[in-house]
Amino acid sequence: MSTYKLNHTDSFGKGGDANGLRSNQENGFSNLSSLAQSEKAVQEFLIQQTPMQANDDHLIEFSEALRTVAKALRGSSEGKALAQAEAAEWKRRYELERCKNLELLLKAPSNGVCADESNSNGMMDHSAKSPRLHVQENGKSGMHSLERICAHEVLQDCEPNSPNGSISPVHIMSACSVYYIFKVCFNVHGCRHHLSFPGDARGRLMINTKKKSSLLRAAISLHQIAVVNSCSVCRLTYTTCNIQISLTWESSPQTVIIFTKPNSTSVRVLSVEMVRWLRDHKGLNVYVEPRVKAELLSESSSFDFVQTWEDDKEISLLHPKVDLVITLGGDGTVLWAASMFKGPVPPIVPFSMGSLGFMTPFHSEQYRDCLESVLRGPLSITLRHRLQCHIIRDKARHDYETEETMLVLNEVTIDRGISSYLTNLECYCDNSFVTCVQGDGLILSTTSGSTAYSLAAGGSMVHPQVPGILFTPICPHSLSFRPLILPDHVTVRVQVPFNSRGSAWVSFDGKGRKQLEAGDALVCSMAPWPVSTACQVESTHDFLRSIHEGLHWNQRKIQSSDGPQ
Ligand SMILES: NC(=O)c1ccc[n+]([C@@H]2O[C@H](COP(=O)([O-])OP(=O)(O)OC[C@H]3O[C@@H](n4cnc5c(N)ncnc54)[C@H](O)[C@@H]3O)[C@@H](O)[C@H]2O)c1
Ligand SMILES: Nc1ncnc2c1ncn2[C@@H]1O[C@H](COP(=O)(O)OP(=O)(O)OP(=O)(O)O)[C@@H](O)[C@H]1O
Repeated sequence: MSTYKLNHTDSFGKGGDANGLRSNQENGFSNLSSLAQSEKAVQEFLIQQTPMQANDDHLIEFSEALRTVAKALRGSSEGKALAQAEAAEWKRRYELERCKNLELLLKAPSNGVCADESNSNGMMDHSAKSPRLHVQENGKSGMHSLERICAHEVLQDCEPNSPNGSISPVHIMSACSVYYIFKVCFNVHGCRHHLSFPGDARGRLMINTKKKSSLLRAAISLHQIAVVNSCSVCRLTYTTCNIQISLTWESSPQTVIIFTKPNSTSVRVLSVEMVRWLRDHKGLNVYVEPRVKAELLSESSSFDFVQTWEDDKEISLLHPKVDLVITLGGDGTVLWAASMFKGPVPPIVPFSMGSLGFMTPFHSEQYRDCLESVLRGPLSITLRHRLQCHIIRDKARHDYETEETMLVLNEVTIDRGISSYLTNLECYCDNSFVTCVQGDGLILSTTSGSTAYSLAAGGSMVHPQVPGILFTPICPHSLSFRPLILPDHVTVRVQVPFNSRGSAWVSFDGKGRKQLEAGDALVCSMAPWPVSTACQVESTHDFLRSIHEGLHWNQRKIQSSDGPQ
């Protein structure tokens, strides 16, 4: 064989260089053009052979082998180059998205009642104007954690009676869950100070360390706020799990919206009664859906005080005016109400008028007592995270955000729709390849949605205040595909590969199905605007009660004590 190699070096040399081909081989054929030349050289060489030479089996075998290797390596180099280009493209989009979210969060106060309170430091003067509502952290304040991307400041608790006597614990109080203004209260040199920062109510404060006020610097120097690192925008992550959050009204609530399950007589009867009571006994402005207003007016023309909106776009303008949302129905009505708010969501008081009720802890029979207590405040809430999802079409892959961003409270599902083929979905987490889903589909669920479709597909039940994204396959055709729980800061991308046999379908909280063609992708990350739902007792109690009563979780007769000791 070596003889042939030597003998035919010159022939290869004609089409480029055979030694070059060999050295390329050794170097992993990184240069695609030399590979193409080498392949061409092999072909030219074969054409030029005399019949006598062509009969030389060894030579043919050798040439074929080289050609195959060259082809394979070219294929792999091309594939790698493509994959790298694609990864770079997705990284670019991810960074764009992240910057956009960051900007949105920094602009957050301008959406809310506290817009005019901002000063040049991006902080708000607490004394200027109080939001109508603020969140108070009741529980242990010891759980702080750093956010992955740029969490550089940590609030530290100090002993109330610390040696210098001037430092009291830092409390994160605030905000109005509606507008997410976080208020930090602390004592410096014996004086109590209140500072407000824009935040995203996932527990993250936005603090611009380059524009620190002297007060903030003092707090930092007194170790009430510790600067771990310095960058232009810093966030503080305050994990809300295990901490009960409550809302306190700073001024009386004025306006409520009621969402009701359609086509239900009991709901209709209750809504008539409740609207009247809210107006006559509580003096509140009441908004209802256009359908419900028509129903009320058909009952009596005296309901003309009830307000409504013309189309769903108008409701997005209503949120700054609305203090409270009431839902009459099941979990689906809570999902419906939340879906009406594409940004901040006023706190929801959900009355149970369905068969289950994981998010609806209040009994409709006791609505008066319950609403009295809510309107008086403070009220315990469960802060439920939402996912923001957008579809990137392959056809429009160079446009950013080609379709409207969807917010889901339960989950986004990518399934095979009416197709009888397996789905083939490539999944990436922050651009790292996760897996390829071959089965009926995939559920990306919030922890609130963990008791819904994800549970039915074998996912774990997770306390709704645990921040995370559940990655749950639907009927995977593999024995080892266990569900995952990813942290809340990741961006998940699910793509239908070009070689997929069929398309896939996406649905958002079980609604609004959209088709994903080959090359299209769904990008999903935690949304900045969570949904706060009122608790009957408190978050953990309500969660455990819902899985006990709703699912009969782990119900078993207690084993009798008379048996082997
Ligand atoms: N196989 C399944 O379990 C399955 C299939 C499709 C959709 N779903 C769920 O239905 C939801 C839409 O609800 P809908 O009321 O509009 O449709 P729906 O009227 O079809 O009701 C679906 C059921 O899911 C329950 N549900 C909804 N959210 C829940 C939650 N967070 N925890 C526990 N149970 C919950 C509802 O109470 C209802 O009983 C979707 O978000 C999805 O999670 C479940
Ligand atoms: N205000 C509304 N307008 C339009 N559709 C609504 C509204 N409220 C609820 N729905 C839809 O009606 C369906 C049923 O609602 P919901 O889940 O609240 O009642 P349910 O099915 O009786 O309760 P459960 O799920 O507990 O048995 C859901 O798909 C939901 O999206």
